[in-house]
Amino acid sequence: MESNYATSKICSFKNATKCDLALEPDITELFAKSQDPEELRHLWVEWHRAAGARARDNFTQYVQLDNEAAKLNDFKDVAEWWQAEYEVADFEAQLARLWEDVKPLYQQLHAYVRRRLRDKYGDQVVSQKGPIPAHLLGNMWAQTWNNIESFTRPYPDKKEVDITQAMQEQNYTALKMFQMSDEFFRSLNLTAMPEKFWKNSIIEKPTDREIVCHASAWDFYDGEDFRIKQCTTIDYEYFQTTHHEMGHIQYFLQYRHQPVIFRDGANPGFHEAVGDTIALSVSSPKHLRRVGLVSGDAEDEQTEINQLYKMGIDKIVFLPFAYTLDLFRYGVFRGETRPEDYNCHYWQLREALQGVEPPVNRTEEDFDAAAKYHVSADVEYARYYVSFIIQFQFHRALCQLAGEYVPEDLTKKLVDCDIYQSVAAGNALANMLKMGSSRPWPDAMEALTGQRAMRADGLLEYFRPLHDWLRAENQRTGEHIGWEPSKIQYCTSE
Ligand SMILES: CC(=O)N[C@@H](CC(=O)O)C(=O)NC[C@H](CC1(C(=O)N[C@@H](Cc2ccc(O)cc2)C(=O)O)CCCC1)C(=O)O
Ligand SMILES: [Zn+2]
Repeated sequence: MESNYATSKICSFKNATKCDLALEPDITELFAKSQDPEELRHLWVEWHRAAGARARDNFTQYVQLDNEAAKLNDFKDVAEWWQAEYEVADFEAQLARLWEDVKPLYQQLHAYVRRRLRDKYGDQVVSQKGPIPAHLLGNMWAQTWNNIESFTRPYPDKKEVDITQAMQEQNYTALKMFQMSDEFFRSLNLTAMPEKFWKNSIIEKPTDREIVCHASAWDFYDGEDFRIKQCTTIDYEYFQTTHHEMGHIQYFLQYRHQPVIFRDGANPGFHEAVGDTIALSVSSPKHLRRVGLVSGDAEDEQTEINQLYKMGIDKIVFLPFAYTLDLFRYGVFRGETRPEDYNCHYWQLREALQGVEPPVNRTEEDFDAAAKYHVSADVEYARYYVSFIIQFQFHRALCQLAGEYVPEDLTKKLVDCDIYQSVAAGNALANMLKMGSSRPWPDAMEALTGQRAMRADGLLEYFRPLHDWLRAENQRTGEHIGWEPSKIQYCTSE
């Protein structure tokens, strides 16, 4: 399944004889830039056929084999095996409670984006009250909507902040992005990338062979060999990804003295949150001005709403997507979702939680879940849902330690916090990372944040001004909040 995913190619919409389009960078770039619903529909349908439907039989077999492996490890099924990593009895209930906390904010954002897409594409393409067609959101899986920011942001007359353009104008290279990320970590008194990292990593797509381009960070468990493999393109998204992968490497470095059994994240979500937490500082207007990627004056109210919107269509919209991916697979591993129901149950969950619908009718000849890397590559995904919650708890704690955030002080807001060069913040982070998986994760969480649980309060505090603005704006335009059932057929009648 993984090699099928890595080598899948599709034909161009504009030129039916050009059939060598790979996901990275070709389809990804086309999907990010195209504003033609017909071209987007073509790319969506063709990718889901090549990488999704084609993996259905292998996936069905993999479920059987992986459940057998789970039983041999004394688990009931793979769902229980995956959840054991979080060491709490009520993990699924905690995920559900976190979703209840964030859902009102998501529904406001969803309603606003649906209106802006309807303004652009018309109400024959985007309905007033239904789900949003998944192919119009700038990302093959509609997991982050950052690529539609340019024509949906709240205050369009405010200066466009196009980091990608600035990076390309300033002749950024993949190496420069890695060196900047390394320098940020060093500014926090964290560990520099070792010599072998620079020698052994692959940071650009090779021209002489096919590799799995999906970015990855590797610990060779010898205390000195740590590597990243990614097909870097010079754009803002890969600037974020570079920090994400470097976050994994920094965690590897911080716990490299632990016994091997403890060289892991406190839980899988912790490992995913390190790099993204640093990236929250890097993506702040203050930091982007510091490194010269954004010019011009400080924030005013409207610019701040635009900035929070840009962060929200990346971070808030990701949560229901991540939640869906593993709720679907828990049902599959438990046998509640049979192969003949795979696609129907997948889309029922995506419509119910994310409020999106496929661009065309689906049948059980399709298998859209596998068109997402982690499903084809057997990688658990709840780790990212956890990460997108706890990274705001980490960010708030680090910002307070850096003197960058003071509750109730409007001159020290969370959205404009940049912990760059704060040794106090870096030392606290290092102390938590050094634990690895040697302590239960509530101990690690408490060491850094003073809290012993995953809570949405950090995220909700960060986005509160946006939530208030969205409620007022949706009220002003009389937007329907939530979505009515989709008219697209994706469950062939039972
Ligand atoms: C040996 C091994 O497997 N190592 C693990 C790390 C470890 O376990 O030590 C590893 O390298 N996993 C690869 C995976 C890659 C990426 C990913 O898949 N991201 C998710 C979700 C997401 C999206 C936006 C975002 O800002 C953060 C996350 C997606 O793209 O859907 C691609 C882009 C970013 C991270 C990763 O780094 O997590
Ligand atoms: Zn990761």
